[in-house]
Amino acid sequence: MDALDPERLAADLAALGGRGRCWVAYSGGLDSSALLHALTLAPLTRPLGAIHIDHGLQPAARAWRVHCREHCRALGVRFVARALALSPPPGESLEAHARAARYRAFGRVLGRDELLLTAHHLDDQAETLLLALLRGSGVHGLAAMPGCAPLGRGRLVRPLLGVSRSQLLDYARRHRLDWIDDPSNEVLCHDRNLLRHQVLPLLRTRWPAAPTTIARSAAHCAEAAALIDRQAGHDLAAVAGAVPGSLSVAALAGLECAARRAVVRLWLRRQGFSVPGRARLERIVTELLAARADASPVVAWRDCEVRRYRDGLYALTPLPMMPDEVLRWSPGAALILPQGLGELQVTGVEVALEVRFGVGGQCRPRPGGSRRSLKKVFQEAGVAPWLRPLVPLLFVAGTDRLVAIAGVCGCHQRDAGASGRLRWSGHPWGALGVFREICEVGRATGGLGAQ
Ligand SMILES: Nc1ncnc2c1ncn2[C@@H]1O[C@H](COP(=O)(O)OP(=O)(O)OP(=O)(O)O)[C@@H](O)[C@H]1O
Repeated sequence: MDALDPERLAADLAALGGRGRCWVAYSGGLDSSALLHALTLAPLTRPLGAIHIDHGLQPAARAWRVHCREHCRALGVRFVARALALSPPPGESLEAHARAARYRAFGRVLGRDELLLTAHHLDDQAETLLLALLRGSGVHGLAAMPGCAPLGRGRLVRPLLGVSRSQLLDYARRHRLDWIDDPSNEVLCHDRNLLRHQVLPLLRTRWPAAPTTIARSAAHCAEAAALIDRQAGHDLAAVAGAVPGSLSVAALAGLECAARRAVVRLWLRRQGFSVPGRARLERIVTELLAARADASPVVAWRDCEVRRYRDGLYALTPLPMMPDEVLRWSPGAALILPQGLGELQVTGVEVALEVRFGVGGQCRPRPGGSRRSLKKVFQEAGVAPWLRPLVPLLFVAGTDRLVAIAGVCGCHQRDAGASGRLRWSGHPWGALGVFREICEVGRATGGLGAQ
């Protein structure tokens, strides 16, 4: 039987259940050309399609897209192409950026119950484990690529992880396939290419089954990683903090170190953040946990900041800069805040308003109650010091009359000049449940003295 057997492919896919379209990630290279061809011969229970991503990085990119479209037409397969406009942020490699953008584009194409099939094979799996090993990864990294994982509304499936590159080449030659050779696959300054062209061939001269045995190690690591995650899932439930999505510092400190690290890794992954390297992870489970209650420690990396407030540990997308402008606001229209801080809407207020950030002052949160410093009000509302400079403070325009702290409370005072309701929506911390969506705008309390 062929290593790349259409009947077996169909059976493997049928075992996944469902009837949504099965999309091949079709670059036009040898591997995905062989996969697509084999699938056209397979008795599939799902309709077949092909997606090509045009990264626009090589002069020939347009010609590749045309090649893929023509081949799909000849095979009678539905074809979709997506062009990417890539601009990697400073510090991120073009390859990593292109890969992330590619998977985002795949994710957007996938409908509910649909599958995306990539042509990753046995040698790719061995290379992935070796790359992880050279980065010093633990079992999660050494598990390399899973055969099936969620992607967008569907799933990412790698049906060729048991098939070697030479078997794919045999298949392609036997069926006289026509594929594209991407010259960037030959460039030895890319780590993966160096492993592919020099390291693995050398290993195979001594250990001919090296790719197979290395890929087997990846499967052992995947099993170990799943067991660790299962235990970490139980621990995670036990150390959940009072605020949704946070962890309790005291409960986490009660776990032994390896369990703490496993919990933090799982906690970050479940929230869609990347897992930091060992040094940062160590700082989270030691420094952050040991910090004084009034300190504002932070451990930050590419897409995430882990911060502490009181007994809670929070994972957040990096906090925006504090807006330094005063925003004039005529009630009636919504006010779009800068830095992705969401939107304010006010009802019942007639006078012109102003929004400021990060200023001090005093507020009377309850009519007839005493005045308190903003710091005190924030403390009572449980707003962490690192969030406070980003909370919109509402003033009557051109005055120092503070009438509301968005998401927290109204400020009541005689001659407030404004009273109504303030809605703050669309800010990035909705899931934390720290801020109320609606709060009052200060109203006159009578006889208590202006602020
Ligand atoms: N431009 C593309 N359009 C559609 N599918 C692609 C494209 N590039 C790669 N793929 C899919 O991804 C598989 C792996 O490709 P490749 O080995 O070049 O990826 P990589 O850059 O190493 O990253 P990763 O392995 O994480 O996808 C291919 O077999 C193919 O199925």
